[in-house]
Amino acid sequence: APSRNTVCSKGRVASDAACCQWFDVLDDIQTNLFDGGECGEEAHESLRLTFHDAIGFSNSAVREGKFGGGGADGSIMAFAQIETNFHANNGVDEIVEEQRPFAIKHKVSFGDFIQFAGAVGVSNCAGGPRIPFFAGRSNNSRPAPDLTVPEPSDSPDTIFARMGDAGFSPIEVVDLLASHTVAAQDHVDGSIPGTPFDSTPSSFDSQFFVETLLTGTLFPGNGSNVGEVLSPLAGEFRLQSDFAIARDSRTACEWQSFITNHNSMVTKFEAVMAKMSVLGHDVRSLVDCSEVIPAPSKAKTTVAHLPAGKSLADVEAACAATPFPTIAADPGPATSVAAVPPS
Ligand code: HEM
Ligand SMILES: [Ca+2]
Ligand SMILES: [Mn+2]
Repeated sequence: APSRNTVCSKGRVASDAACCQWFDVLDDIQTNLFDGGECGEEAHESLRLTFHDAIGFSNSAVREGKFGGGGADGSIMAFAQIETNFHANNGVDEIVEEQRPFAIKHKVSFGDFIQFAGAVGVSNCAGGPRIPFFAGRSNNSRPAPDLTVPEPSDSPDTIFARMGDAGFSPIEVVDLLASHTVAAQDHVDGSIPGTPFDSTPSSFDSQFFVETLLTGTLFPGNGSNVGEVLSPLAGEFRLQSDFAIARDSRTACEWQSFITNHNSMVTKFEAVMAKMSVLGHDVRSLVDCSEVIPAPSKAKTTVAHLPAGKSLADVEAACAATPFPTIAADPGPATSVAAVPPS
């Protein structure tokens, strides 16, 4: 096919003229939404929002001729007054309202903007993925029904059933949960906002998969909340769903495999995010503008470790097929995990 390469602003080259405007959106959000290209609170919330918009989709509803949500259609922004009141969407109203003016200013659809911002945000995380980006979603949507977004208090059976109805296998759920390596909670325990799920919330590394397998010893905040279980480190938060999926016989080996294979974790996350980002769309009706997504910086290290003060005896290995890998502990006394600062 003939090349349709087009030169856009600042000499950047796009595969299709329709992609040029996304370079300008990129410049704007890196400066004005992500605080100059950080993997901080807004990047984390933007990544979370890609999921909460897209997962409003149901294959069983499609088969029955009912409306089960339009997938990655921007409905969570268009109908924020409805969807952000769903219990599982607690807290997403903030990032929805922060993002909305950018989408309006650049005259792009809410569905496109949400997936773009999530892909750009996570590209700011060291060792992160470069998620493909497709543009051209319509700005017409209908509110998703409630109960499409999994809750941390849901069992693996319930989560796998819901995710299965949206087209994802249990293995793909694990792949998607690599997102929780750059993540913190604000609302499960509202008394400790910014409490991360691993010790390296700005780094897209395997620490989340290591640390979720350590024996839980403490609650970082005001005690047990719905959807919370004991965490292994002061200042770290553990979701019940992450705990259970890490140990479930259907998913434990995929979980453990990422501890020694950063490349596989990233590659599988890119693939499953590409799939999730176009839920509800025929990808042939969209334009591939993936070249606009920045290449993330390399990880400082791709060798997973145990936090200082822990040993292999603290690991609750759960993959029957493969022994837990021998990884070293950081030297020194036990430390606590710092919160992700608000911005
Ligand atoms: C499969 C079941 C999942 C459950 C039960 C779940 C649950 C949660 C909960 C309860 C929080 C904390 C929210 C808060 O209190 O502020 C959270 C944060 C987060 N989730 Fe998930 N999640 C799931 C899957 C996903 C997926 C598929 C993605 C993205 C692709 C994702 C990305 C994130 C991110 C990035 C954050 C951190 C937000 C921040 O730091 O501000 N999660 N998740
Ligand atoms: Ca991490
Ligand atoms: Mn947050």
